[in-house]
Amino acid sequence: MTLVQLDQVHKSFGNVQALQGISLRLGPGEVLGLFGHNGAGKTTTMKLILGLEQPSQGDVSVFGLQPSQPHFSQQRFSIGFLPENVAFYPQLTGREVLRYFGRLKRVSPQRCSALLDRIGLAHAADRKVKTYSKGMRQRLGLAQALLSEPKLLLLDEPTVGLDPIATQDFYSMVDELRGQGCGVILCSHVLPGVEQHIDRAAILGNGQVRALGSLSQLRQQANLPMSIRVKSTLARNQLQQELDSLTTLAKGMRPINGSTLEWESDPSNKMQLLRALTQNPHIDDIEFQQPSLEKLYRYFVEDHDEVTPQ
Ligand SMILES: Nc1ncnc2c1ncn2[C@@H]1O[C@H](COP(=O)(O)OP(=O)(O)OP(=O)(O)O)[C@@H](O)[C@H]1O
Repeated sequence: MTLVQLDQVHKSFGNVQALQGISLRLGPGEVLGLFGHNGAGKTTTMKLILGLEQPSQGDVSVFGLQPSQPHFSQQRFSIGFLPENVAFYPQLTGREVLRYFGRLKRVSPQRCSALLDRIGLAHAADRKVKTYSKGMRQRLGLAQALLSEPKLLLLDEPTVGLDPIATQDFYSMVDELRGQGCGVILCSHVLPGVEQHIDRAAILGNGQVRALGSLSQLRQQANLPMSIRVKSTLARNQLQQELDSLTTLAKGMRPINGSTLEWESDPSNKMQLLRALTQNPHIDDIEFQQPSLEKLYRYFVEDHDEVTPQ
């Protein structure tokens, strides 16, 4: 079953070609990370999925229907959306805000209270929203998105304004929803920490999909080197000499601090390097790092093609 399908979608606003032939698919219980520079087309993609905009060309299908058509209104109850800059009536309390949206989504006041508890706002539920911190407003936004137990959840920059613990809690909630079969599209500029919570990443650049796949598929496609860090009690010069023989396997040796050196190597050399390094009695620790999502993003969007920031 497919929740969302975009086939060769183009979207223009006057002379601006916001999307130029993008194709994407999302299934139940899947989290798709949608990444791209400012103006890449992420919000436009979300708006097309929500039916707030119509494609200039191509097909958008959500739950098998066109979301911009009037007969889609019933399906809207199964979609949760957290917009980028979430804003609420400042004079209302958190509970009042949620009950207001709850009535629109035909959700009981009991579910609103349960959600306030779940997102950690029960203690502030009867305070006016104008007294909330940015993170608290963001949590309320998330509660609003979860009101109708969505089958499809669209999150635009959901962790902006959240502290590290709130960010972790947020991602645990996304993991939980995924486990319950909810499909999630997550747009973010904050890449660290996202990797382990997404199944696939779509990297947009100038309205086109530059890369799409699981992180291991993107790593294979980019073929970027992995990094190897070696820690030793030896002085840096001595350690460099000891490891000189490995230069056929790893390149660009550079010191990280007094006791640690780092190189880059083709991922296929990993086991050979590991065997050689573990035989050296002066080495205390070895760390291999696959190219991070940020490095992949840079490769596909910045290094690999010219992108005009907007
Ligand atoms: N209603 C509109 N009218 C005219 N141009 C628009 C409109 N909406 C979006 N655009 C343009 O379409 C392009 C894509 O915008 P979009 O908001 O989708 O980007 P984004 O990837 O979400 O960016 P950001 O990360 O900055 O939020 C931009 O050039 C933007 O200026």
